[in-house]
Amino acid sequence: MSAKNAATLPAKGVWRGSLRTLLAVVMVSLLLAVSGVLIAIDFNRARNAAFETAEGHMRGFEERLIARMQSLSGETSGLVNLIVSIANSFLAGPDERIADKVTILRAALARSPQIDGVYAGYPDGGFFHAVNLSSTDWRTALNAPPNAAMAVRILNPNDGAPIGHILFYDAAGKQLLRRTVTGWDFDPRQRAWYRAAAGGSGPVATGPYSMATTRTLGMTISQAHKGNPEIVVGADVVLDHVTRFIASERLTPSAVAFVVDADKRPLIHSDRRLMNAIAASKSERDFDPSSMRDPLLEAIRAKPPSLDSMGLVEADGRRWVVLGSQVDSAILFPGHIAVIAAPVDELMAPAIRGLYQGLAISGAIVVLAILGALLLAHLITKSLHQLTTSANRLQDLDFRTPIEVPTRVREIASLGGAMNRARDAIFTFGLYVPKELVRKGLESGHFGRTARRQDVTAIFTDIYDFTTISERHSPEEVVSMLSEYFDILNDTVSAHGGTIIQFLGDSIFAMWNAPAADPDHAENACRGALSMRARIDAFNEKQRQLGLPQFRTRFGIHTGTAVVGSVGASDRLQYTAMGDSINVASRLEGMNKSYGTTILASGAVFEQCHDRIRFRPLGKGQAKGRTTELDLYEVIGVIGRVDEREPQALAPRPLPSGN
Ligand SMILES: Nc1ncnc2c1ncn2[C@@H]1O[C@H](COP(=O)(O)OP(=O)(O)OP(=O)(O)O)[C@@H](O)[C@H]1O
Ligand SMILES: [Mg+2]
Repeated sequence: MSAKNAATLPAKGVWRGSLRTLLAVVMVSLLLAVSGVLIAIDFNRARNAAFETAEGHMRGFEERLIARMQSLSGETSGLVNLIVSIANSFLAGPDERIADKVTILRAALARSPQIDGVYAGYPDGGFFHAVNLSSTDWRTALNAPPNAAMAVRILNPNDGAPIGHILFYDAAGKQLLRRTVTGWDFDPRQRAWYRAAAGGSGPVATGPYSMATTRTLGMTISQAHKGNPEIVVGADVVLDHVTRFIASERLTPSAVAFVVDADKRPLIHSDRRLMNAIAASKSERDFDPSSMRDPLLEAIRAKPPSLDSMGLVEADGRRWVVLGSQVDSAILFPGHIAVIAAPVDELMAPAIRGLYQGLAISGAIVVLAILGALLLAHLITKSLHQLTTSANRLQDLDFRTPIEVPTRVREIASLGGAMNRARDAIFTFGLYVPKELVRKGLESGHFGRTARRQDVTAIFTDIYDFTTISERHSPEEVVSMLSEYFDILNDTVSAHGGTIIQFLGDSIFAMWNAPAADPDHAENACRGALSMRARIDAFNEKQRQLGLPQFRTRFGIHTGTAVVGSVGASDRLQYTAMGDSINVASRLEGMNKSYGTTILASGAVFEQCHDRIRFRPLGKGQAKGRTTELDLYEVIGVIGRVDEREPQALAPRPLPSGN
């Protein structure tokens, strides 16, 4: 692998993508990690908060439900107990002391809308029943007058021919209407509430059952009168009050609340459909709750949660949070359990919404981060690309363009400054070393002492009587003229694919086919020499006009094998070529003096390109220090062109690609 390639590939195991991608990947990864952790923490917090909130709501709701049930039970049993204890008016028959009974009951019923009615059953089958007409069921059942607030139903056994009446009262207790009822077939002594309490002392609860008249589901608290244990006072509690309460508060859209009795049979349910099923079932002797086919109810009955602690049950393909609490010491609901259940997915909905919001916000942040990373990376990589372009220009030994890297990143700015200093250093260095040589060294990666045998074409030039010129002009003038002159030679040699290897006083040593390969090196060397001669003619014409000396120049060209490479001390190398072929080119340059020629080439050069370059044969000649003779040729011009003496730069044959 060449040094150039090795220098561009990153070391193994590091990032191989662009910086822009790297920055984006790093920033996005960091943001994803951070936002992921934050979202997870936030979601966890939100979930815990959701559960805590749910638990708080459920407990609060449960407490209110139980308090409602307890007050229901307490108020009802309290009222019954009051009547049996002090209301002697109830010791009188059903149609006696009615006004006293109405006075006691009117306020009580107005105060406790959940009490559907209060009544007394007599051992002779008589019956007194005060009804709260806030219930539409009763209004309809009794066909109550519009402003009636309370109705009193009286059944007088009348020695086997029972007579019934209904009296309607307004809210102030004024009697509005008295209606006789016939055919009323009702015997309180057959009712469960009577049988359960008659002869006893304490309150008893019966039910739930569908009320005889309104068919609504209710329960009864009844108690024997202290003055006559065969007279039983009872009060009906319509459970609809509890159902409406538990249906009024929905923790979540699908949350449910219900009450099961000590045998885990549902008594009250927030779901109206199930409540109707419960009500309908109360007339059945052995009601089987599973007939309600409610998966949640079944799941909770199968795995009742421990009381007062949050439990989880699976039902209907959902997970439910369940809280069950004992209703406690209520006469009406002994051993009953109030259960609240809410689906986890709904409880978690706020947390999940928060999660999605968090994900959306994080997504937006990640997108912004990507854009920011790309922008940042663009800012950085743009500068780095500019630096890379500058470095490539340096690698191509193009020192003309200063390295300007507009950047806000201090490190990059200092890198640009360092590269500018390196550019200046290399530029200075480049003044002393043929660019092509450095280029080839970069490509081949061979910089140390290297030497190899190959064919090359060498040109040596020399200025006539430069010593005399130097004698007649100040060193500053000589250097200035020589610099301009060498610029001409250097540009022209490079333009024809050659490389000036050395400047030797007033002469140069240029080479073709090394360090840059060139299959037409002999031809291009001749073209280069012709072009240099043309441009030196123009230079000399200018010198003449300025009254300055002319740099008449001799060229010697030879092609052959030489050892080419870097020689010298380990820290001070000189790239050059050595061998007989190079000496011949140098001798040919000097032999121009005796042949009166300008560009003298060897037979080897002629052999390489006599079909493209015009030569004038000069016969054989002996170079100083050599034993063998050389075939000598003057290089006249390019075949197919007018005389080359006209000052025109010859367009070099395009070098083969790959140089
Ligand atoms: N290899 C070299 N390295 C450095 N300077 C050199 C080298 N060869 C010659 N010079 C210098 O270049 C100048 C010209 O030398 P050169 O031998 O070309 O004589 P000249 O006056 O130009 O006559 P001629 O017409 O023979 O070239 C001299 O001042 C000489 O010191
Ligand atoms: Mg000279």
